[in-house]
Amino acid sequence: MPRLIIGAMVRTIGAYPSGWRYPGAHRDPRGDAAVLRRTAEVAEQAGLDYLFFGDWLATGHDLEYRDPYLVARIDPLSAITFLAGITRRIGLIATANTTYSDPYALARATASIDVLSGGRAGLNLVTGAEARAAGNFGLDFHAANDARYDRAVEFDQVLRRLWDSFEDDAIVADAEGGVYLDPDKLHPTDFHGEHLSVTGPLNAVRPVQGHLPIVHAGTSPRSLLFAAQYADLALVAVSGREQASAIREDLRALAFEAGRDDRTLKVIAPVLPIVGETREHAQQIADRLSELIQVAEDWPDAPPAAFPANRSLAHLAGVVGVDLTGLTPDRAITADLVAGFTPLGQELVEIVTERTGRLIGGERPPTLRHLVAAASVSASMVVGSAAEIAAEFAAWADAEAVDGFNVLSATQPAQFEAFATGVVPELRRLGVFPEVDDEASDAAAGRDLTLRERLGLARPENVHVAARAGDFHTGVFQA
Ligand SMILES: Cc1cc2nc3c(=O)[nH]c(=O)nc-3n(C[C@H](O)[C@H](O)[C@H](O)COP(=O)(O)O)c2cc1C
Repeated sequence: MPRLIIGAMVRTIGAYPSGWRYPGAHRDPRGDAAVLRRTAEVAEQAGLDYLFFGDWLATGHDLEYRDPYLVARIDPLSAITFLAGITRRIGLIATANTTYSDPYALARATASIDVLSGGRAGLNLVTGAEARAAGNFGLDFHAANDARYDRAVEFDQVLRRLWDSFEDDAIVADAEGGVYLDPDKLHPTDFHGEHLSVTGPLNAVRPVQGHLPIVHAGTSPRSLLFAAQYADLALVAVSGREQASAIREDLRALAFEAGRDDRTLKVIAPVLPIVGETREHAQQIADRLSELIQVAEDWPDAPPAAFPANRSLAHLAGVVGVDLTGLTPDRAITADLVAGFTPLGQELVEIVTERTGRLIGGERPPTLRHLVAAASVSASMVVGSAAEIAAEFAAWADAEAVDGFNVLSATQPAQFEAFATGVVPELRRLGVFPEVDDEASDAAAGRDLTLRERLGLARPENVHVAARAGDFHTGVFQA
């Protein structure tokens, strides 16, 4: 069975919308340093491949209910810089937004972090879905999908070109001879495209990994094409195994069409496991998380204006096709009520039963709040014991549905630690994840592996070296 790539998608206050309310959970971002430190320690001990940090370039009261982690969080480059100094082996991936970032500044920061971390940095390039970001970067509007991706394509090219400014041996540092730099091995960037123009060269040495591994996350057709053409890891949103298989096949076909070895594109799915000592225990945790979800009808008058529309009984009524007027969120669901539900509504009831163990007509029947929670939390969840969750991951690996998972934790630190110390050993037992010492270090070279090496990706050759070898033409780059 192929080896899974397993990374943690770090959300310091938890990835489930009500995770921060869970007893004992970390909830104040002013204390993030301690949680990041602890997460990194546990992740490194477990041998995870990387820690992944998403990003969001604006904030507002509405996010409190939609996704509280977006309200205020550590900047991802700062997070991985901090972690580079206190970890040794684990990969560190930060998200950057190509619509608003400056490529020179980003190439410089990321090349620096790659050097500081010994080749463990990675970069998730996204084009952004938050329109308010425009105002924060001096722009009048958030560009449309096509324009964002046109800029993203240039961004990827210019980043690589900047990282190739110095050939690997450009700094001679010959103290005796008094020669510091071989000027023939320092190259201008000279990128002049429609969206970006950079002269270069970059004032940072070439990253240890040559180019940082590039992740791309998105959902639109342009996003899939971008991932297929330029990314090493495609982070996709999937609702289940079959959809993942289909997307992976599509992405690999697109990569092949783009002239790539399609095996170099790894498809990664986000997943939110709820880990318990037994399945019943995991269901109790999922149940409590659902009960901590606020819905619009919890406010006696009206919810805050920023409250998301889909977190309400009114919205649920549309999904299940039954008038819920006058019912309270904690009203138990009865067989009579469900009889009138749409197939989608009935499916929601089944999802709630699977996640929480609550049965209609049982001692603790599901409530309308459980249904709102299931309908409004889009993350793909697996609820069970460590062995059950590992078996589910292995089934995905066996079906070649994904190359790996970005694991979200509902609460920090408890659910992350339950995954790292419980599920990861089970994945090893099933043979889908390597032993720490087998993959984390290169004994022959006497050093730890770079993130690229861990992910099974080759180190890209410098474009200027390739040109000298006659592989292809270089010179002034016109996008
Ligand atoms: C699993 C996943 C995680 C993502 N994480 C982020 C993120 O942290 N920050 C961000 O700006 N965009 C993120 N995105 C991408 C945005 O959703 C994307 O930029 C936006 O949807 C616009 O691109 P699209 O229309 O091509 O999907 C993520 C996408 C997926 C599928």
